[in-house]
Amino acid sequence: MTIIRDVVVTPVAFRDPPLLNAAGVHQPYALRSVIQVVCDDGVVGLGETYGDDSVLARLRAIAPTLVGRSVFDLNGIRATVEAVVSGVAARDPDRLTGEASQSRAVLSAYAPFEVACLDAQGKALGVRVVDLLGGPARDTVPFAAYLFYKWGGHPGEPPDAFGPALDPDGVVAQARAMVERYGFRSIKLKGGVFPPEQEVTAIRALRKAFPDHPLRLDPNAAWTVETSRWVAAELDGVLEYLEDPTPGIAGMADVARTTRVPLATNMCVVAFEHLPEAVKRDAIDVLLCDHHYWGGLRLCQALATMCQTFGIGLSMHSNTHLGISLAAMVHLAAATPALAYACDTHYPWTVDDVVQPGALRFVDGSVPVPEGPGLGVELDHDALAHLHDTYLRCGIRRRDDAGYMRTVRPDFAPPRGSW
Ligand SMILES: O=C([O-])C(=O)C[C@H](O)[C@@H](O)C(=O)[O-]
Repeated sequence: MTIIRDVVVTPVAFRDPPLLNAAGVHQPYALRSVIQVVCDDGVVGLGETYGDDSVLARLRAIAPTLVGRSVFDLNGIRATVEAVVSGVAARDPDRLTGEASQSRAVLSAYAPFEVACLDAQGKALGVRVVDLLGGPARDTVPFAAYLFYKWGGHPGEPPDAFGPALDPDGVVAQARAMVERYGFRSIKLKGGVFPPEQEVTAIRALRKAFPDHPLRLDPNAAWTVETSRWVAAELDGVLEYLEDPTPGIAGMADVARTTRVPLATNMCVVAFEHLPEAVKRDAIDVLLCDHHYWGGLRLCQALATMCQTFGIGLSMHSNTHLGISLAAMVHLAAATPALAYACDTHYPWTVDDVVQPGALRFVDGSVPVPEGPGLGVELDHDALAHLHDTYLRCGIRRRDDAGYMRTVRPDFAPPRGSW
């Protein structure tokens, strides 16, 4: 019954452009871990998650304990992950740094193994992951153009395809290039980088250039409640939603009380235990799920049901990622009717990949569900070896405490909350 014979965890590093956020600038390389669940019938399931040292240590501790289990035994696999993560925590509590609770550590450790097992299940049965998740509610998944203020290229490296974007004109030019190339029908700007007045001007410029595209602004909680209220008032009727203008559920609730602009989050509600307070305070209108830390594809579907129950809209968050994660995101969104907002993805910024080309493509800003069994993507073993070699050579091993890959440049590191 598709029994796991080996679990291979491979850390990779791949090129990442100098995207700016409230914490600084992306480093030249992003890290991910690629998981291969190798089964006795020749099936290999693929998963992908974060690649910094603490995550990697956890994945490597879990991998051998899954040998001998069926890929269909997801509850057993989850229990095994929980036992291992608890053991790791007991021996070395620092390994759980950054996780608010052990259960969140378990959920994020379990997620890539769940994806790999669902991929293996699908390959063994000859069906797609979307079919294992309840069947397609949509055949193609809309994504938003994810705009960033950015330098032209990392120092010493050639400029990337999208050039610099350091002012409203640059942002509009980037949006035009993205929309032209991929056909996106929604646009999100990562803010919190420049003074809010300038970011409001950028959104107005986007509105002028793209009168029909829903627009989102996300400063990663860089603003005070007062500033958030000011931005919301300025952009009332312009934004589809304002994402994480200010930190915390209480702060978001304060902003929500005075604006009609829908507020979204992937920062103040990041675990099931955060939902009751957010609902009680009426703090958010939209939640961005992310299977990497909400505990996999099936728990994101459970989350979707909860959001529906409480009248919260569902969108999808992303960090810099590769094609295995994009495929998982597409299957999840396709199988989840409540996930009605265009999803985030960093994929257009990604120039390297570990999956063979062809299965994942943008058509009019959407990604059709891959047709092959499982996730519908196949590993490119040469690319995996190359990006693993890059990992060994690039010297980057961890994200900072806020979860960002960054090199702080003082002039691009505004004091958080001072606006
Ligand atoms: O709020 C978000 O959408 C994110 O945190 C996504 C990424 O981490 C984004 O901020 C980035 O890549 O700089």
